[in-house]
Amino acid sequence: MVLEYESNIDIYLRMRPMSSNVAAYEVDEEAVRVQWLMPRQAVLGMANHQREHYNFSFTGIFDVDAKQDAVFENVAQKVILGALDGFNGTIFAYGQTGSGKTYTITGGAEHYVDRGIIPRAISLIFSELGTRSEYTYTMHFSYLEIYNETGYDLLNPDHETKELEDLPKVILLEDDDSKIHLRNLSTHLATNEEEALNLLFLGDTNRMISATPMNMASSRSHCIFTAYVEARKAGEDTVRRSKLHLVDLAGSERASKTGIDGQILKEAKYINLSLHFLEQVIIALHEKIQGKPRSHIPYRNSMMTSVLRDSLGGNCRTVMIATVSVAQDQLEETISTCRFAQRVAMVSNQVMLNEEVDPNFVIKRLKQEIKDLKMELKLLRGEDFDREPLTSTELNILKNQVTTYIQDTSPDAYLNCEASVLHVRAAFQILKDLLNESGAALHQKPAYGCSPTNEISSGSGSTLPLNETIQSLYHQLQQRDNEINILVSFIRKRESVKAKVHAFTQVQPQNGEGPGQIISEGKRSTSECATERTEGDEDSCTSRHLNGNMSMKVNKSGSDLKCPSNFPSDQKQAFELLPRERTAGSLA
Ligand SMILES: Nc1ncnc2c1ncn2[C@@H]1O[C@H](COP(=O)(O)OP(=O)(O)OP(=O)(O)O)[C@@H](O)[C@H]1O
Repeated sequence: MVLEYESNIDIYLRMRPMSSNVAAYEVDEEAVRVQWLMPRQAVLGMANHQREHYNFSFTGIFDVDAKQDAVFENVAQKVILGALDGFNGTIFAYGQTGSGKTYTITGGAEHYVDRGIIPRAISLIFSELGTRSEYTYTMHFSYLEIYNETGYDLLNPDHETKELEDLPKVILLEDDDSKIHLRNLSTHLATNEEEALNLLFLGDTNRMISATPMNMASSRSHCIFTAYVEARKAGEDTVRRSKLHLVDLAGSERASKTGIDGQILKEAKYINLSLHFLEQVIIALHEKIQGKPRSHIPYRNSMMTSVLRDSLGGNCRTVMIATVSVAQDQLEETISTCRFAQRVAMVSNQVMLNEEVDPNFVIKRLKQEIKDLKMELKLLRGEDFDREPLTSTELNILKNQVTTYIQDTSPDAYLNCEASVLHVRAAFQILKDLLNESGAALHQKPAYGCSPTNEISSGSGSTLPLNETIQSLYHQLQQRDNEINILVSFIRKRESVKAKVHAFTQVQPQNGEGPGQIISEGKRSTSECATERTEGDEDSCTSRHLNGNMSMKVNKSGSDLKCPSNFPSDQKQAFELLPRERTAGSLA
């Protein structure tokens, strides 16, 4: 695995379908380029000398008919898997109000197939964790909303009962290493997909929404859903900690266009201001890459750029989805979004594996080692032998320790008890009692005399290796199967033979001979004998050995029957019916 690499921010374009008033545009799939046609007369009442064609390149383009699963697989999957490997990841949607940011990041509410990147990411994370058994993963989630430059915890349980102003504000703190910490933003452990989805739904319910003239269900806040991944390999002191930010930014359109005032105008100003600061950060990073002397990147100007500091020019694999409308009257905003994306694409990040030695694990391990060594020393000095038997309290503690040990399925499970001979003996006794209680009695020989050494008792009392015994049982099973087949088909055939016998009795003996004879040949046992009907020969039936050529034939012309001399008595009886029935002149 590459531990560190440079990566520009990938930019994807997603177009929201419109039923009418669609702008003229062309997508060049090979060059991954879009061309927008802006007719000159589009700028109302003004003579203009604007260009008519606007071309923009992207990492990938999703035209109006692109489905959610395609967007997820192409844009999000690699970032999410990277986060599980220990690399930070950010996916953010940027675009004007109503262009499909929330649809892309969270998804549509009506159909399951419409679910967006966050619920799909949760599914992928937990299904992937099931396949990564060498690591122990711990997943926490948080959901931050930035509204009017103030942060709110969307997973705060007081959201339902309190006004927004009364909720604790999320506060930014910066440490000496310029790392950002968020006070009052809760993180929640989720051990499975359902728990994580419940957190998402809770956050979405709490999300601040307010209607604007432009979009009745518009959200004018930035929302950041974050997954905190912690991965630890059994027996190692290192830990990988990475973050995955899934970001739904507020609408990027200019306030003047939306025709809003009052509170909503205030919101729009804040939104525009924070998106303006986002642009400033991008421009500063761009200039830095071009070698222009610029020491300061203005992250601190807004809460959103502070929180996403690592995602923009830092240690993170970042992907931007520029969402645009294809409506003719939105073309200006669409082109503005595409322009912004081009600048973002120039930003280069330094992606690193976030692995570090965890001092807590080292301390824990060293403490345990000291404890074990002390116990060993005690045992070697013989200090253990002259002590009193374990008290009932000690036994209870030990029982709890053994139970905890049994229930801990992690590869690090450790029986944390005192290492004395008395404790070890008592621990084994407790283990035995627990097994007996649960009905898994070790001392009983299970079916087929299976012993813990992988040997199976044969009927004669001697033991066979497991493989041989399985082979032998399999062979026996096959033999029984064959015998059953023979018997079933014999029963069927008997009915058929009766019919044939009946036909035979209808044929007059020729040259004064008696009825048909039974001719014997070959030697086979019942179990080897199989019966089959000869296709397409209505008047004949053949009973033959699996390996031999014994046959019995009844036909109108020859009217003879053949069977082996040792043909088992019950089968032979069927053929013996023949003279008797003939004599009697009737068939049963
Ligand atoms: N690709 C798409 N396919 C089908 N419907 C879409 C698509 N994109 C968006 N929509 C629909 O368009 C409407 C607006 O989308 P959405 O709410 O995601 O916009 P937005 O950019 O998040 O807006 P805001 O900035 O107000 O949050 C929704 O009804 C959504 O279902």
